[in-house]
Amino acid sequence: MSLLELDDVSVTYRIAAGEVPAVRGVSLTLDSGAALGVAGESGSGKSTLAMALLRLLPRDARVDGRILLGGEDIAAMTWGRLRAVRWAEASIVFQGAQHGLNPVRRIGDQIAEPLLVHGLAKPEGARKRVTELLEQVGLPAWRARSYPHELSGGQRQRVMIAMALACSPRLIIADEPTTALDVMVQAQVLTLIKELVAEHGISLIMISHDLSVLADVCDQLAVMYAGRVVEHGPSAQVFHDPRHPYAKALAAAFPTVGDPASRMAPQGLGGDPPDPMQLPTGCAFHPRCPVALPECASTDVELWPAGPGRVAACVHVRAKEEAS
Ligand SMILES: Nc1ncnc2c1ncn2[C@@H]1O[C@H](COP(=O)(O)OP(=O)(O)OP(=O)(O)O)[C@@H](O)[C@H]1O
Repeated sequence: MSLLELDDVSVTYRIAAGEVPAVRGVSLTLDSGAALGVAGESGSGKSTLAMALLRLLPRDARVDGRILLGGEDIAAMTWGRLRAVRWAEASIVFQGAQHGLNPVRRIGDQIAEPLLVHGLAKPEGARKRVTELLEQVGLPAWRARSYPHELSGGQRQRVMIAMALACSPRLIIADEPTTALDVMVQAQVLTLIKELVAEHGISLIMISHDLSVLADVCDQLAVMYAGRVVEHGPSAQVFHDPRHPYAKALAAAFPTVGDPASRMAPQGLGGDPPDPMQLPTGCAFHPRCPVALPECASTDVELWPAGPGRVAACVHVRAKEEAS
């Protein structure tokens, strides 16, 4: 059984001006111990999808479709069950989350908090676990007594990872965990995440706009555009031989891990991602697509097989598949 199953998941925000279809019909699965990368430009719906996984969305968001964690329907969980699931079974590390550390509490107390709140340890046991966790994320035990302002950005992000690991979850969702860090520290934190996931058999969903970072850490990659998954498959293939024109542009924009150019827009693409409230007709990517055909303005192609274990939503992929 898959650890996580998303079946036709859509998320719509209701705002004064109307409805914002932020995520549209996403179906994905994640096996135990596997790492899935979700890539896409700003506004493609990555964070919305991540928050939907643990029901962390604001009240004005409507979720359609089904999200199963360990076979359990997230939507059907009581608040009590949901609280137990967060941290203990699945935890999330947000972009720039290190800024969310409480400035007036010692690091050790903050790492211990989820353990105490979930009743997983008594104070003495929690202190031992904090030492263990700090070592796992490459920080000396004495750092437990430090305050957040006494640490660097990279060290604070390590603390956030220690907090995410505290209750030994089966799944960690990391939303742009290294974006706020400089290139060297980014590489160190990525190596840490990779090692921890492999050592502890934790499943990972990592979100980034940088395909090279995801390809380095994850086995599978899903590329999102305007709320939809437009390509999905094994990382190496999606990164080195993308099939969807948008995935191609994204891969070309991030040729190597940690490249400073990783703040660039996808290469060769003009324009910006569409406003979800004014999505183009047909394929949402067609106005920016270098190989669009006239039918792309009216037809939104489903995901088609694009090689072993791979799918892509593009007329060209469909044409190739139909011809084979
Ligand atoms: N609370 C909200 N209310 C209304 N619209 C929202 C809300 N949060 C996000 N959106 C919209 O949903 C769409 C997807 O946003 P989301 O933050 O999920 O994208 P993203 O790919 O994670 O982007 P980024 O990389 O910039 O975080 C965007 O158009 C955004 O404006």
